[in-house]
Amino acid sequence: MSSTLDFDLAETLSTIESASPLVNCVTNAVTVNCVTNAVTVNDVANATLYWGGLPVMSDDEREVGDMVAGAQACLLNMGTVSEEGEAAMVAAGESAGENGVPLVVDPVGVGATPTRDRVADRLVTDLSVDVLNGNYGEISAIAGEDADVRGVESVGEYADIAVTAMACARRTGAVVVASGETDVVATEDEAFEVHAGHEMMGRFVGTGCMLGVTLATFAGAADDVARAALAGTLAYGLAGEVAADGQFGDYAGPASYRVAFLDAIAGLDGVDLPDADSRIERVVEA
Ligand SMILES: Nc1ncnc2c1ncn2[C@@H]1O[C@H](COP(=O)(O)OP(=O)(O)O)[C@@H](O)[C@H]1O
Ligand SMILES: Cc1ncsc1CCOP(=O)(O)O
Ligand SMILES: [Mg+2]
Repeated sequence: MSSTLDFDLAETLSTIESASPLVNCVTNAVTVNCVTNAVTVNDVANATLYWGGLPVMSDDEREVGDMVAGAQACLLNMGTVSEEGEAAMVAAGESAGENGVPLVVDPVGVGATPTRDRVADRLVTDLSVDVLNGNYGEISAIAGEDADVRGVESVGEYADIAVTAMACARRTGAVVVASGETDVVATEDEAFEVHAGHEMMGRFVGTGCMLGVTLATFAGAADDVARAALAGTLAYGLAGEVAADGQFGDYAGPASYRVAFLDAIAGLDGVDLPDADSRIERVVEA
């Protein structure tokens, strides 16, 4: 039986380039256009493009179901969720379920307000979610455990996050990616720590949102969602590392690091990553 760990990262990156999956994103207004950047680039859309996917940011209830039906993956990001946004996310998620399109949900800020708790609960209950990605606080909130989420940031300690992520996977039926200093990828049966990333990735807004679209892009070019989630989480962290190492240009702070990070995503398939396979550790097995 093939294991979740059976993937070759270089081959995965090349598959995405050739598959060029169309990824529909119903996402928030904060990271869609990064106002801190002179060229007002779209972080979420560009992360998709730089991995080799094709982004489309359709979020109108009149068309989103049709757009998702023709896509290879769909991301729902509830960062600035409005009533219209909630209706659009449900329409997009229902279309994904009806058309067998991998669905990734980023429950941004769940645990911070009753509204976000309700919307997140509706998405994971009413939709068939393939991958759920959130920070430690958000995943703990969905698992029904103590969570401290200030705005959209996870605060506090989560010593058992791997066990919590597995509980969240059992509750939702999704592969769960709990992001933080060490990312955890969990299914109902096992949990892995992905030892990759850099603290600079936590110093600008949008890295969780960009992780979500990374997972959607990888899932859109794969036939195994759990393996795609592991590969995407690993690739994302490695891109953060090689950007921090200066391999994609010097940087003076988080704003210029963000540009180097985007360049690292675009160029990761050309970087030698000799120890990539050793970065994933199975930490819990049911
Ligand atoms: N201190 C850190 N060290 C290494 N990687 C980090 C750190 N902080 C964030 N990251 C990475 O940045 C991405 C976003 O994580 P996180 O900040 O938890 O999400 P969010 O922005 O949704 O709160 C994840 O891939 C995570 O691994
Ligand atoms: C600050 C903020 N507020 C609503 S959505 C958002 C962006 C969250 O981005 P990330 O989850 O990647 O930090
Ligand atoms: Mg986030």
